[in-house]
Amino acid sequence: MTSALDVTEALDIEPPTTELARRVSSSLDLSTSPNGTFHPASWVKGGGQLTRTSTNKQLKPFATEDIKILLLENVNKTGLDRLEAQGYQVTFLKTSLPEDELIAKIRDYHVIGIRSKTKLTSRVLREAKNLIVIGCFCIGTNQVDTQYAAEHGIAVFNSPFSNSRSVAELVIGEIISLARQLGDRSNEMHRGTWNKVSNGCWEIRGKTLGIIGYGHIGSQLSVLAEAFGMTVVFYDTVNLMALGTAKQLPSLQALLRTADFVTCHVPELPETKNMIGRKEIEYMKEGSYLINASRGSVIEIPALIDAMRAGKIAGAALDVYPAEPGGNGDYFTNDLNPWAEDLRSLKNIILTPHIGGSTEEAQSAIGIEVSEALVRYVNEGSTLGAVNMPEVNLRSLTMDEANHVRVIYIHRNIPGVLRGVNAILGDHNVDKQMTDSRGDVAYLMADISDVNVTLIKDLYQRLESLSSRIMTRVLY
Ligand SMILES: NC(=O)c1ccc[n+]([C@@H]2O[C@H](COP(=O)([O-])OP(=O)(O)OC[C@H]3O[C@@H](n4cnc5c(N)ncnc54)[C@H](O)[C@@H]3O)[C@@H](O)[C@H]2O)c1
Ligand SMILES: O=C(O)[C@H](O)COP(=O)(O)O
Repeated sequence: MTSALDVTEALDIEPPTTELARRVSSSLDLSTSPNGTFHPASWVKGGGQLTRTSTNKQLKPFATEDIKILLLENVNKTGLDRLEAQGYQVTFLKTSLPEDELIAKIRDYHVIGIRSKTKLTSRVLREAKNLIVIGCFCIGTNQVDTQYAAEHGIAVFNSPFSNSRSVAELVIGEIISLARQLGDRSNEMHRGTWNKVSNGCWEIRGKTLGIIGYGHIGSQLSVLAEAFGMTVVFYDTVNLMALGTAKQLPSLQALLRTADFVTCHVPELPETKNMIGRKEIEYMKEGSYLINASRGSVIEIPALIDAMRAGKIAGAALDVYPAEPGGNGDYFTNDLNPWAEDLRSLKNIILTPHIGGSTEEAQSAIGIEVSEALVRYVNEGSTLGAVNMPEVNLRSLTMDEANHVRVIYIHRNIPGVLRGVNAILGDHNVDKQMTDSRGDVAYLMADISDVNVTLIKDLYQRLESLSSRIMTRVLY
């Protein structure tokens, strides 16, 4: 049985960028690696860690303690604990980092975990020479250039629905609060004013809720709203099964003309930018309400301010903003948001600091889900649940398969690649193999048995020399 340590010693190794690289890369020609860089987690074998776990006969892959992870934005402890339990080196920060600081730091890490504030642009990712995977510990992935990441062999994972219920509950709370002007009454009491009024205050029973975007959050909200006696209509670009007695409407305009409460639950996309602007507000009913807990780009805030001043919109709740800070502290400065003072001066508007998914339940579940996806990807190469790669998975290797390697070949999706790859793999005993593509990127995973150091090196170098290669990883 060969361990990564044996591999390291058997190879004559080059200058490393990290401890792991130092131990495993000395005989590799770094010039053949993606972008001229070496991905240290990409071809380590065994790491002297071929131990049985207590519950199953899975092999522990390479030297996991050499994997470096940067966790930003106060990711939940459930995630941190799972990553540390693998032996990975985890750097944990409570805030996000500005672009220049991130660029200076990211090159040292194989894995980064973020939430909605950290912008992983192509400019940042270009510097991420060792990065193999990104974990978004949230739903949205608009903060990441997922296409650029895929084209550079970096997988991206998120948590597609662990905070959906939390957002839906927040919106229910906001609908009632706006209908009863709770924010204003509470503020008045805080200032010592008793102002008992019923004028302009309503029950929500019998009112119509218009949901824009009937995905995980929109559909969950639909069920809750009907339980309160609301009529639900929704607009979505996709034809979807309506839950309960909700009804899908054919256009956004139809929804805006019908709803007493309009709430946005669409992703940030070019098509959803300023989706609710002056024209759309014109369509809305007199005295209706507008809620946004999706992304700050979806509602044109100056148009909302004017409509509230004119009395067209009777109340609004905003959880998200065009510019949001990386950590807690002063926010509503004119520097970040030129309309901040105007917004604060309005009546019956609830302003929250992007807390839709911020509950103990959601954050704990997200921590578990995303960290487990990261572990599966780093240790076993599984892309199940990735948002920018085809989904490819093979069962875990067992202790009885200690002389196997798992080869992962991420490549450009162009004709003839499999012929070239199989010509290389075909010299070995391929136990199982799976390949799939998504857009321009394809992902191949194969388990090869009866390997030794020379074979591994040969395999790796031949795959790396193919012109279709984005990234090669050899695990176990
Ligand atoms: N405030 C928060 O803390 C918080 C928490 C979670 C999610 N979010 C945001 O909410 C968004 C929605 O979350 P989700 O889990 O329901 O997403 P989802 O992907 O399950 O649903 C989004 C829905 O919007 C629809 N859609 C896309 N473009 C559209 C368009 N132009 N017009 C109409 N419908 C369109 C899609 O077809 C889909 O059904 C996320 O993308 C995220 O940005 C915010
Ligand atoms: O995309 C999401 O899940 C929400 O916007 C929540 O983001 P957060 O984790 O940064 O609060």
